[in-house]
Amino acid sequence: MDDSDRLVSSAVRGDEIDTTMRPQQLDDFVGQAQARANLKIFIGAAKARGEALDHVLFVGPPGLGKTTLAQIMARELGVNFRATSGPVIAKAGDLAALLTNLEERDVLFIDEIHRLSPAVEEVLYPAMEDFQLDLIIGEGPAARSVKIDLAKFTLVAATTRIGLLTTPLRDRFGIPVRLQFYTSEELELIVTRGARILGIGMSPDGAREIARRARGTPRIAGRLLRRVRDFAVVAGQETVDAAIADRALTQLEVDNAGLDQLDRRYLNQIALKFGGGPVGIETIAASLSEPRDAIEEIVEPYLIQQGYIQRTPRGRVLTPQAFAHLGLAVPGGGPAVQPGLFGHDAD
Ligand SMILES: Nc1ncnc2c1ncn2[C@@H]1O[C@H](COP(=O)(O)OP(=O)(O)OP(=O)(O)O)[C@@H](O)[C@H]1O
Ligand SMILES: [Mg+2]
Repeated sequence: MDDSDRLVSSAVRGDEIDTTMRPQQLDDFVGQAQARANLKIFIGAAKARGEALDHVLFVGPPGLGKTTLAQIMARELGVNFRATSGPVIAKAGDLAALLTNLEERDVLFIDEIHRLSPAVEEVLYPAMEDFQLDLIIGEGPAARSVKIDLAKFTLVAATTRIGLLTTPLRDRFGIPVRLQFYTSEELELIVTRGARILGIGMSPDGAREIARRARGTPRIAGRLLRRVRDFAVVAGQETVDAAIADRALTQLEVDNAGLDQLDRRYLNQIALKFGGGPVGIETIAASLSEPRDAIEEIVEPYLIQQGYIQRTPRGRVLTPQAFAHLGLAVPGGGPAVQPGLFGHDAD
């Protein structure tokens, strides 16, 4: 799936990597109250002791603020921020070079850490645990292992897929933080603040309408805000209100519940082709011609959180709420899912 074509996709779009809306301090960061409160304590304690903060792992769907929080942490700790990502670190030597360049207490941010190669992970373990590099110098019988001491740094990692992390890697993070979808109220604050930063006139009901349809995700809220602004400009309207927001979002095929075309295609497939499920993820992916990963990472988390689908051991099942949203009758007339019938499966 070319995620960048999707209006409510939460992947970064080249033309929209926008740092202007990014909060700079923990206190400017809206939402994630529990994560923020905990981080504040851990950061304060690490600073008071003059030690590196324990390693932090951010887990959650795209666009919820993992990168933003990592940057904020480095700033609050008063240390350097070095960023890389799993797929970029091709060889163990690449990681070794990054690690040896860190200063005491620096933050090294590794995005998409679930995509590190096993050889690179091997280098990371002793680095995280003992702040040491184990390098093999030379080849064959002359090879010997050398240990190099590293600065005591903080690894801040982010992943959309905790289930793909190996257990030894996961266990080495002292501070796991799971990010949640944002409430409409929180997104309303983000939209209002964003409008102010971008110099857009915004009525409270306009902000509410955009927030309500932003799929619980700040990055989508920011993107919708810009598109709605374009509509307001063309309509010659100085202030965005609910009416123009609604018109713009409907035109952009973001429906009344904030679901986009792909969300609706996904729900429609399960409803019409598979009788509401249960149906396996591979089958759904094949029938939508979309990669399974993208469906699991981007489409499903929000639909699950909103109660449109359930994951069961036998596959995905549509809820009555989903049928209602699609304007379809529940097959057999009864509830599509009986509460408590299915256990939850893992990530
Ligand atoms: N709490 C927040 N308040 C205001 N804006 C936010 C907040 N969280 C995120 N944003 C904005 O949303 C956008 C996406 O945030 P960020 O890049 O940190 O997400 P992410 O979780 O790292 O996503 P990905 O997993 O795709 O890398 C940024 O432009 C950021 O400014
Ligand atoms: Mg990110």
